[in-house]
Amino acid sequence: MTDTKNPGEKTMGAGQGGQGGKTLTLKRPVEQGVVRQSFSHGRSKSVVVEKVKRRVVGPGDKPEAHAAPSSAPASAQPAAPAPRPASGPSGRPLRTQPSPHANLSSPRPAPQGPRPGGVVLRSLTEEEARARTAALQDARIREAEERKRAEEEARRRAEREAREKVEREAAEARKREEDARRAFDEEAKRKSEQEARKRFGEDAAAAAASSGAAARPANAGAAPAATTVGAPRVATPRGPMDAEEEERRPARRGPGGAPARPATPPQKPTRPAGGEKNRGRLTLVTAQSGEEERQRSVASFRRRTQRMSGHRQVEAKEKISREVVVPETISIQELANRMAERAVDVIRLLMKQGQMVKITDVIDADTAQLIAEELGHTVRRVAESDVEEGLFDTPDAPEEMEPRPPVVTIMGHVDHGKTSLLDALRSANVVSGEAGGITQHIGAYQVTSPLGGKITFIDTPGHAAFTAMRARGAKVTDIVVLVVAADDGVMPQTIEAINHARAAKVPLIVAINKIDKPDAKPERVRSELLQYEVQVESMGGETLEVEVSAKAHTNLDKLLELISLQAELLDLKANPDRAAEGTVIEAKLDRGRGPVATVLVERGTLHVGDIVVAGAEMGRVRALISDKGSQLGSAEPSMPVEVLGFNGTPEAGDRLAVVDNEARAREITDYRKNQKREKAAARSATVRGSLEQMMSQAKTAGRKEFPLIIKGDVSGSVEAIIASLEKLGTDEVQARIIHSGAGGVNESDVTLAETAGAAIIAFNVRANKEAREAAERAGIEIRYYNIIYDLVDDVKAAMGGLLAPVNRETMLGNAQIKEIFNVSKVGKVAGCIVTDGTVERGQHVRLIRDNVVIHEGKLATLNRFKDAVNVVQAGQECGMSFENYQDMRAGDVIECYRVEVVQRTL
Ligand SMILES: Nc1nc2c(ncn2[C@@H]2O[C@H](COP(=O)(O)OP(=O)(O)OP(=O)(O)O)[C@@H](O)[C@H]2O)c(=O)[nH]1
Repeated sequence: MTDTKNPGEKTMGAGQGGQGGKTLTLKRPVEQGVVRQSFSHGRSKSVVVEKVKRRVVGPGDKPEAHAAPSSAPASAQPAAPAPRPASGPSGRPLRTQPSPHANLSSPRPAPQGPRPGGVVLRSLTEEEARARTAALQDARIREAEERKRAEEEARRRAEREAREKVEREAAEARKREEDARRAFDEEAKRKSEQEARKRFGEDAAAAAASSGAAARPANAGAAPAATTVGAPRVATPRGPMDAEEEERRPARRGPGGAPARPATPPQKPTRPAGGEKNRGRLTLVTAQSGEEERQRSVASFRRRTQRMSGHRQVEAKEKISREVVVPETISIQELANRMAERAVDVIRLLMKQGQMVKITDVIDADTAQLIAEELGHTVRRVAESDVEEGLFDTPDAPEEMEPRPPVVTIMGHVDHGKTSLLDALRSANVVSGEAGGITQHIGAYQVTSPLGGKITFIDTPGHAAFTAMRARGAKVTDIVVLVVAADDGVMPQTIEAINHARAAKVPLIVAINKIDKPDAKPERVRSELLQYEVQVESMGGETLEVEVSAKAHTNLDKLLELISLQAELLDLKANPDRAAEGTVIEAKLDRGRGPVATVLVERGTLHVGDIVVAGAEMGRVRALISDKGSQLGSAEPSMPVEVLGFNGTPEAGDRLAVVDNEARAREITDYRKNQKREKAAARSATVRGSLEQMMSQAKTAGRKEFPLIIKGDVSGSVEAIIASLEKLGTDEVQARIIHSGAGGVNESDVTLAETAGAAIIAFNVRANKEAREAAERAGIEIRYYNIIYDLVDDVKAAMGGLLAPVNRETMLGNAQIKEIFNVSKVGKVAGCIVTDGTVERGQHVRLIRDNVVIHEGKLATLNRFKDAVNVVQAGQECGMSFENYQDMRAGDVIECYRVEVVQRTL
């Protein structure tokens, strides 16, 4: 009874002339299919379903609508199953109305007449008709529901089949992949074991060969798995999480689902013997692609090999032994740098030894040596002074040298006109058209030579300053101009100046000054100089000379020309393209600008922003100011400039150097400060210890010291004061300068004075309020001066007070003993005659016998003719008795003298 034709296809039965001669068969339109019923717990069952198409007649349908079914002969109709009595709306069974179910499963009974429907309808009562209509509607709804249900069922079945197919394929793919993975794991394990054996030197060649051979089949085996699993992976609508879940929990899959994995849990891949690291997270990609997994492993293996060989290189690097220069103290950072090690490693080592340090901490040389040796380096210990190594006087290549202006110092005897000459040269130069005009006193200045080029003059005349600078290692002067007054000739300080210049191997130019004076005798000066081995040109020598008048501005240009000529002979050169070096000519503490140092650049070029060191002070150059008062960006060799930016005031004569960084600057200044402190401590320390020291102590035991603190406006003047005061010293008393410096008197000066019992001398500076109050409290006197001579005189007087007073004898007269008398109650009395001078009562006497002093004492009584008198003149006779002395004899000479206690001065 099944029909494979489409429901819409019609087959006509025979005898239907009107239908084109086609065979007329009576077939029910049947739909047939297999429905898979699902039950709980995953059970399912296939059921064959047939569906018979039903004719639906609505209440509004015309009788013609029934024509087609009614055209089928009634005889051909199979026996329909007995119609189920239909229930009317009232619940009462309908008599002739076939049930809607009957309509579905079998055709309705054929009508008897040509319009059977009409007949039936006509025979129906109204109530029956209504019931019928309702039944028909009911049947239609049910039919629609049925159809829908069948369609739904078919769709679900198709989906399920598709899913089952996909699952089946996926399961197969997984199985293949699982096999491939297991094979690969086995391979990896074997490989790593071989690798481990190879690493430990066991049969390296054999292991390598087998490893290579083993890797190839693994690759080949994995390839098809990867290709087959590609398609289902795309088609499967599951998310990666599902797959992952599935991978992790295969046992949880229900029996209804296709078992994707074997019932037994998959064998866990064993780890390789070599302790191989985790080979990454299991993701969908890694789970499904054995190839990717394999590639990653190979890559990671390569990386690991590289890492291992890299470590070996690092180890080799660490073994580079360096010679580490270790000063007396060094910071952790610096030590690490010098060893080319990490500072953390140094800190770790120190921590192991129980020392908690920071990177900036400073350790001593012993500790530094321990660390360096621990890290496999050798150590070269150097003295602290080595921090200055390479700071100055590093040689320059000859081709880098360029001509530079000469630096000139003027020397001569007091009042021979040094200052006047300097002023004259400067002002004349300004008048002669120097751009800028106003010059300021910065301790040095430049003038333009008539021959072109510049000449630098150091404006601190006097050989004392010159020598003070030389004593500090500064050799700034190229040429010395020796000023000799034509009216005065060579004087002691002229000779000193000649000696100083000669010691410094600096050529002289003699300037015979004051030639405007009527009593000027320049020729005498020339010949006097010969005595001191200074042979001027006009006397056939080599020393340049010029007659000048500072007052009348005579021959000043000639002097400048001579200087230029001398400079040419000297061939003065310096490399301007290097870090600057120079010398501090003057330094002071300026109220507004802070510490200001006049620096003469000797080599290189000093720039604004450079980090400089001078003496125990450092700083970053904030500004450079020329002698004309203009701001400069840089200063070239032989140029005097005021340098602003120092942290403290350096001292005149300090050498200045530009350093690379602040750390280096600090290292140098710290070292120098230490040195300074040590020197000061050594100066004030009491001498003790060795025998020699004890002897020298005994020698100087009687020497008195006059402690002083000297503060001045500029370091040059302070130095001058110190030099003058040191000259005042004698074997008995000596000025001891506890502290000196440029700047005002501050509280710390007062504290120092209090502890040392020193006096404070302020030259051209004042004490601040705190210092004044502190001095008042401590009872310290601060003496202010603005003239050096007054200062020196006062100190001289004060120091004189420390000298022990002396007894000065004044001879009064002599007497000769003629006779000795014994007087009761008085004792022996000498009868004398005063031979010269006078004899006075109460004065000192000496008893001289045969030119030998046998007694010194005082006269007890002096009488003349029994009367006591005060004075006895020469030629008169008198009686004398001595205090506590009786052994006089006739013929002895009595010397009478007066003793005065006199306070000595220096
Ligand atoms: N007639 C005359 N007098 C001069 C000349 N040069 C300097 N004087 C005078 O000499 C005196 C001393 O001059 P200074 O320039 O102070 O001499 P100085 O060598 O610097 O003296 P100190 O600073 O004390 O060492 C002053 O009174 C000047 O006026 C000159 O060329 N002719």
